[in-house]
Amino acid sequence: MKYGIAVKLALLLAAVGICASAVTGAYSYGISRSLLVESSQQSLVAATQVLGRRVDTSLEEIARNLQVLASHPSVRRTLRQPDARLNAQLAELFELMMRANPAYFQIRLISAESFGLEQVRVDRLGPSFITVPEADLQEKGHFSYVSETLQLPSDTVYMSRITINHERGLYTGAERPSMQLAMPVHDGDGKALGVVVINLDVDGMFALLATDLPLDFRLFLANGQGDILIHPDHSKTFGFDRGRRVLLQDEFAATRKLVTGAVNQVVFQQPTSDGLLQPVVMAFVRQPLKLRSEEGQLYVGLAQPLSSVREGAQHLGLLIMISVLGFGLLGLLGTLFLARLVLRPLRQLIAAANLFGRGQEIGYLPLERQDEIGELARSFQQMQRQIGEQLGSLQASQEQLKQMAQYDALTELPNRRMLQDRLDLAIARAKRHGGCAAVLFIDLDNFKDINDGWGHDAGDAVLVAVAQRLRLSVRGTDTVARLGGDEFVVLLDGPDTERDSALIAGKLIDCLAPGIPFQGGTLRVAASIGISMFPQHGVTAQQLLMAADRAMYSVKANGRGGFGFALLQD
Ligand SMILES: Nc1nc2c(ncn2[C@@H]2O[C@H](COP(=O)(O)OP(=O)(O)OP(=O)(O)O)[C@@H](O)[C@H]2O)c(=O)[nH]1
Repeated sequence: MKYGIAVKLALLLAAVGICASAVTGAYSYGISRSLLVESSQQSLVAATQVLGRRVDTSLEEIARNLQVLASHPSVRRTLRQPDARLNAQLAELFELMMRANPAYFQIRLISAESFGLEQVRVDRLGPSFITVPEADLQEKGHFSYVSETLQLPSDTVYMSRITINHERGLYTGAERPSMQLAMPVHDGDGKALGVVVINLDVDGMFALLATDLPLDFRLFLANGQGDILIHPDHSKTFGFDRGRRVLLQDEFAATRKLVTGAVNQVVFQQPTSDGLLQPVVMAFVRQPLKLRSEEGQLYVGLAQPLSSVREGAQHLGLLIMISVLGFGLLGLLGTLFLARLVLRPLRQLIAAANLFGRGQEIGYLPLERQDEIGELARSFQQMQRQIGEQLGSLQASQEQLKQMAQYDALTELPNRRMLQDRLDLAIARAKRHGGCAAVLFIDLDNFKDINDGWGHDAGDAVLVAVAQRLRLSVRGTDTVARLGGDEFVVLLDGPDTERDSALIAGKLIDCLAPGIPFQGGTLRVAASIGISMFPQHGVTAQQLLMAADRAMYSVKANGRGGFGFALLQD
């Protein structure tokens, strides 16, 4: 029994349990994974919305800074009457403001006179700032951020489109994505004296806005027409500047309904393509701008690698797998223990059956149980009882058969076969010890007459009585046997002389003399006895019986009712 039922049952139950928990685990993993992905997508949308609002807020903050500068008394004064000292003060103010706002490329005060001549201009130059000398100041009246701003009412902000800045003479920001925000400066009569302009580093501003986002997030920006302005792949940005527009709705088909105005936000998964190094989840929102601007609105987008979105799900999957395996192992041990417990009475039954098979005491059986095991134990006990009874009757039959094989049924004396054995034994003993043995062959005289005269029952009664008398007349160590019919043999164990045998023969003849009572009458019987002795009349059972038989016939021939010895020549 290599693997018992307990192990097989435990393995089966554990396999079923593990399969069930694996299916449950896989199902819950699938659901949790899609929930996690969905929740990550919602979070990404929320982060994109926050970023969009930050853009708008940042632009409003720039507008407030412009308002501060445009309403500064020195600005109005120096525009009316250019003053080098005031210009220097304003340059300091511009520099201070640029220090506080790292995304400002430059701040300028431009006069409405002299074709929009720059009056004060501070440029960022690496980590420091430069106040552009008077000789390098330029006329900017032909730029729309000057001409259009001069037309605006007080405290109104002009916001240019986001473009690549091709202006000449810039210390920083040349050929970089930028936009200009400007505000007119009016005198007391409402006449426009000039404009204050902030040149904004668009990439820098978005980099600042996105500083607290995770490192693997990627930022996207498109203008109101969908032209891509910020993209990890720079070849896709400002396509219109190179004469070939690259539109958001063409790059990411899912954003079409956003650009057409059907929805305000979209979230979708994007496979590796279009400058993206790995599959991502992308969210785009439409961000209307509060400031009056040529753009009107912007499209802000964020991309998060799908792998980081799924990271949580993978962790969850690993946890589920470990749980399934761990609990499966525990389940296996538990079921193994339970199976052994359940099968213990079965093993007791097996042990009992083995003991029974070896003929030993079977010991305890779980007879008191009310379940199938108890039923089996009771059946086993009943079977054991029946087998015991059958064995008993078999033994009795065997005994009976043995009796029939060795004894005469009528007189219960040993039969011819048993006599043969006893005679062989007596001869062997006599040979070994140098002793003697005598065979007395007895045949009743005229027995036929009793049968004929009194009936067969009377004959039987005579045979039984003769047997009894013969037995009582010899020693317990001697054998009295019936050969059949009215023939008996008495085997005398170790008479020393023929005289002893003759004495016993006479005793036997005498014991038959008294009448045998039968049905109110008396039956009389006599016998003739032939005697042979070992070793003088024969050395085998056959020889001794034949010699005694012949001696008995001699007696019969000589008138019956006596005994005679076998002849030595025999
Ligand atoms: N009742 C009875 N009779 C038996 C049994 N066996 C044999 N007999 C009878 O015993 C008689 C034996 O007769 P025999 O030995 O031939 O002759 P006998 O009448 O004894 O005469 P002798 O031997 O010459 O003295 C026969 O009639 C048998 O039928 C038995 O078991 N019961």
